[in-house]
Amino acid sequence: MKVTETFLKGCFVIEPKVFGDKRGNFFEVFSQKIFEEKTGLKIEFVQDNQSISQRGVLRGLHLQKGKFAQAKLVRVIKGSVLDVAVDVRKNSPTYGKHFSIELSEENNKQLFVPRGFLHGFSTLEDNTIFSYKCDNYYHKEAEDGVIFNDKDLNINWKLEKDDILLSEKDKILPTFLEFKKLK
Ligand SMILES: Cc1cn([C@H]2C[C@H](O)[C@@H](COP(=O)(O)OP(=O)(O)O[C@H]3O[C@@H](C)C(=O)[C@@H](O)[C@H]3O)O2)c(=O)[nH]c1=O
Repeated sequence: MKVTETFLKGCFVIEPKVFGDKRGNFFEVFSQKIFEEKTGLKIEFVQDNQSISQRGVLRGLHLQKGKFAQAKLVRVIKGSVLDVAVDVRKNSPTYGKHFSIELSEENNKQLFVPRGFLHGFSTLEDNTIFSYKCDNYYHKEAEDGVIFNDKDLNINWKLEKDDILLSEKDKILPTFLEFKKLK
């Protein structure tokens, strides 16, 4: 398992070692021991989530506030996404900066998104299965976010504008400026 820290401190790309043979392949999706050794973090995941999305679906940018904050370990089981993590940790030298990476059933890459980050993804293929572990439980009242096309964040979601499909909730998320003011 290869673990590489991104330019955003505490945000890691994880590439499992895949063992292929004539039957197919095998890999460890998650090992607490290796994760802790290679990241230096102590994380206890308590909830596993899965979603299916059609091409063009964009989920995000989301976080849970305060004591309900969640770190997430995200991956794609089928299809592909462009996954995006935005650093909104107070006093972080990379505040407002984002990291994006393609996660797919082919590359098996995972992204570890720490607490204090906005997270979202755009779906690049139909019937994409997205799966993630969280280190804190879902808490509806703590949900917050930023609109995906915020001009200050300036994220390239690798989708045509007309292809993007959002939830009603995600259509009315605040701008990054508004989000910052509310803090
Ligand atoms: C996230 C979540 C949703 N739900 C419910 C609420 C709602 O009725 C339905 C769909 O929820 P949403 O529209 O919020 O799902 P979605 O837009 O996929 O939300 C997710 O987006 C990605 C980008 C993330 O980072 C996640 O943390 C989460 O916020 O599922 C749960 O029961 N538990 C959960 O943990």
